[in-house]
Amino acid sequence: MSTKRIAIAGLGEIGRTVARKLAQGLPGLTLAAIATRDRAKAKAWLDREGISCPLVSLDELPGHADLVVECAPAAILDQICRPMLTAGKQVMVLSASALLPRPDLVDLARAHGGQIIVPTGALIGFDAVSAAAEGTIHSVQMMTRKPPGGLAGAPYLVENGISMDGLASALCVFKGSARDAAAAFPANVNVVAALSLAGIGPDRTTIEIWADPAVTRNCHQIRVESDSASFTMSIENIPSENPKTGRITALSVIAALRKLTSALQVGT
Ligand SMILES: NC(=O)C1=CN([C@@H]2O[C@H](COP(=O)(O)OP(=O)(O)OC[C@H]3O[C@@H](n4cnc5c(N)ncnc54)[C@H](O)[C@@H]3O)[C@@H](O)[C@H]2O)C=CC1
Ligand SMILES: O=C([O-])CC(=O)C(=O)O
Repeated sequence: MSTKRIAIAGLGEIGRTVARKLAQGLPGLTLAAIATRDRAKAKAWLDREGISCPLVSLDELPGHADLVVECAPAAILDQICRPMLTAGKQVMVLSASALLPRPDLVDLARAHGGQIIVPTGALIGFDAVSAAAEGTIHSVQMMTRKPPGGLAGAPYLVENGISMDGLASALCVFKGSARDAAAAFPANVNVVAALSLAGIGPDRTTIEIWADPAVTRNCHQIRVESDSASFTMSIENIPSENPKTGRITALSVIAALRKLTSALQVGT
């Protein structure tokens, strides 16, 4: 059986977990390359883990891989996607917030026979949302509640002088569309960007974002009304070492990678 070559762009919280799993072995998949900002640091980590893998630049990725897992800062989405998609290859995009204002990347994939895959990531239920979207969805509403440290430093908070320091009670810091939320909190609510792409798009999907000192997890609640079903889903994510990123995110990537070659696929 031929193997699919997987590369990782960004060796942070998600990238390290995915690299470790690929190195341990996923059926039909190989860890083919890693692109990272700090090669010396990456090399030291790979040596400690006993993983052997070429470290390459972003523009070398198409020569090494059939699919790149993008788990890097949102600002370099284009540098990762453009060469891969132009080469007719696949990119699994985690920085979903950065994808919303870039429909041209989807056009590029279409033009060259490439593909952008957005995994469920830190969220839940894209199977039901995309099934409902085959009918008519009336509304998708989301509420996110995070510990203040999971939101600190977001551009919207900085620009509006909203401090997370010493917050004593829950504070609603944002209410609006998924599109506006993704621009305001690009590293904090990729989840709503991805949800909007699964359902009724970034302008009709709405979100409230709360900073809540009483919670220790990244909590998301979703309410969908459609002509086939109404459903409510919620997830309480244990933050990883990166407080903005839930532990389940990397596991979602691994599950999505596993599905690429598995003989039995379960779920939409
Ligand atoms: N879709 C989803 O459900 C979720 C998406 N995310 C997003 O996924 C992305 C990755 O998240 P984490 O792994 O937690 O972030 P992280 O900050 O732990 O890791 C990002 C890594 O990218 C590296 N990097 C920086 N510049 C680079 C360059 N020019 N080339 C290659 N690598 C570079 C950094 O050194 C760092 O190691 C972020 O954009 C984050 O917002 C995070 C959680 C959930
Ligand atoms: O969407 C994100 O960027 C991360 C998030 O909310 C989570 O991990 O729960």
